[in-house]
Amino acid sequence: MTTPKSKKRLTVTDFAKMKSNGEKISMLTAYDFAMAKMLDAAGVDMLLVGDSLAMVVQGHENTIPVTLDEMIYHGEMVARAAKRAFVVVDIPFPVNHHGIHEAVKAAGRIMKKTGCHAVKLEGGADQADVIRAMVNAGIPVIAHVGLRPQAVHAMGGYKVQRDRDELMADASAAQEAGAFCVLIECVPAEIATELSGKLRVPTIGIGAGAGCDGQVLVTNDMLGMTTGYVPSFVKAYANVAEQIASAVGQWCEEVKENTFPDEDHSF
Ligand SMILES: Nc1nc(=O)c2c([nH]1)NC[C@@H]1CN(c3ccc(C(=O)N[C@@H](CCC(=O)O)C(=O)O)cc3)CN21
Ligand SMILES: CC(C)C(=O)C(=O)O
Ligand SMILES: [Mg+2]
Repeated sequence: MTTPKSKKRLTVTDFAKMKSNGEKISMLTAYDFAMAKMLDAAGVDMLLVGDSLAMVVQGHENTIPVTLDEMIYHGEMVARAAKRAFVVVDIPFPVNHHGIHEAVKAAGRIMKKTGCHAVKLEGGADQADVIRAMVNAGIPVIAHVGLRPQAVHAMGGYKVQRDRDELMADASAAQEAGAFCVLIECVPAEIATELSGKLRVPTIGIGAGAGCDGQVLVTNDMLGMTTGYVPSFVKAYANVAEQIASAVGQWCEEVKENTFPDEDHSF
């Protein structure tokens, strides 16, 4: 168990230092105040208000339906809870493709309304101009390369991405455009390790092996509380769904038997 060394807010500078010191970065998704409070207190370095909330929270089939206003609504709750963690909000489909002007406007609205510390967008070389414009506006950006869930229909499903040259081109273009961090999704460990070695900025992997500078998972997956399909790269550190079923089952029984509430829980 590691506990946070300091309660001070982490910044982009800390993540650069962590890369040069070889200290791995921990990132988990958070979608609401209560969970964000617990993750922050447990010492998670970065909280991601991921557009995966479309699937995990809203029950959609993929991440395409979630809107900018909904991302802002969840971002507000998470940023309000985080004291130490650096908070990142995903730009939802297809807002970063609305042209540079609209994309920067949307990122600015996210920063202004939520109080988060950075935005993340899916894309690499194709998004270099958008990343550069956001960075020029003082908005820290994480570029998300490899498997891009917002392009699920174009990619023919959630598949491991193995085009080494394309991955390298995307990651370096994002870095040169000013991204302070590159997230790598569903890439063979060997390629992700090579990318992490070549980039100056830290990489954060999901389904990308142990050679990245940090790791991210969907919190509901690693806690064992995702009701649908869970990707094979996820390790379950708890079985919260089972604990909820058992606790709620017991409560229902006690209500039916009229043994809850007892005297201790009545006025
Ligand atoms: N609950 C949840 N967890 C996630 O990690 C996640 C989401 N939702 N929603 C948005 C994206 C979609 N993600 C996914 C979804 C499925 C696979 C998947 O099925 N991968 C296969 C590999 C397929 C292949 O061999 O090419 C696997 O076996 O895990 C991967 C990433 C990651 N993200
Ligand atoms: C899976 C992570 C990287 C993400 O982008 C999300 O949660 O939306
Ligand atoms: Mg996302």
